[in-house]
Amino acid sequence: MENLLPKDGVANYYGKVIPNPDVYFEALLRTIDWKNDEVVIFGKRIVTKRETAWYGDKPFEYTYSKTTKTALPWTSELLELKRSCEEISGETYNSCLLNLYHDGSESMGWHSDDEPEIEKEWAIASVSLGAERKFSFKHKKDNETVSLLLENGSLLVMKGKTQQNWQHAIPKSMKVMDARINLTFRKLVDV
Ligand SMILES: O=C(O)CCC(=O)C(=O)O
Ligand SMILES: [Fe+2]
Repeated sequence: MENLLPKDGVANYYGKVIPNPDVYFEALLRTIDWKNDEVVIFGKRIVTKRETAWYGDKPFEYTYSKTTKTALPWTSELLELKRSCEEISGETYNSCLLNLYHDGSESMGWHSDDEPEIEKEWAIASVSLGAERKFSFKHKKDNETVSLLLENGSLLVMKGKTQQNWQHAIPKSMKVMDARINLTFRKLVDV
């Protein structure tokens, strides 16, 4: 499997490997407990249009952008998708953060998934459903960027030192009119 990153981390793009992505998209839209995300920007708490949800093996608490979420129990679709990701990537996961972008005006700013609750250097499996969106990596030291298109039903796996050395983002795109669901399966430290 080819590494998309030229240095300091590993990102493997498996392409469209999730069967029936449109069926999963519709099911997740209906069954997930979507909530508008709250983020703190320049000290101000704002409610995003983007919706999120947090699921896991246990009621794991996960804090990011100064808000704490408690994981809900898996749904059947999430467990199926988790198993597919584990099989394809050869790794295991115990939690999943979901994001729903209604159209290209909704985005995700530069960040690393390096919160202390996440098991360091463990793989993160990112499944994309619905509209195709550009995904970019930016190196923390020299700003080198690497971009790819995340297709409907695709899997991207980030591991190794990726979160320590690179940030990633979903930029806005006014051309995108359709919704996209992203699932990132993670391994939280289990104490
Ligand atoms: O929507 C995506 O592909 C990225 C989501 C992401 O980076 C995250 O949830 O941490
Ligand atoms: Fe992320």
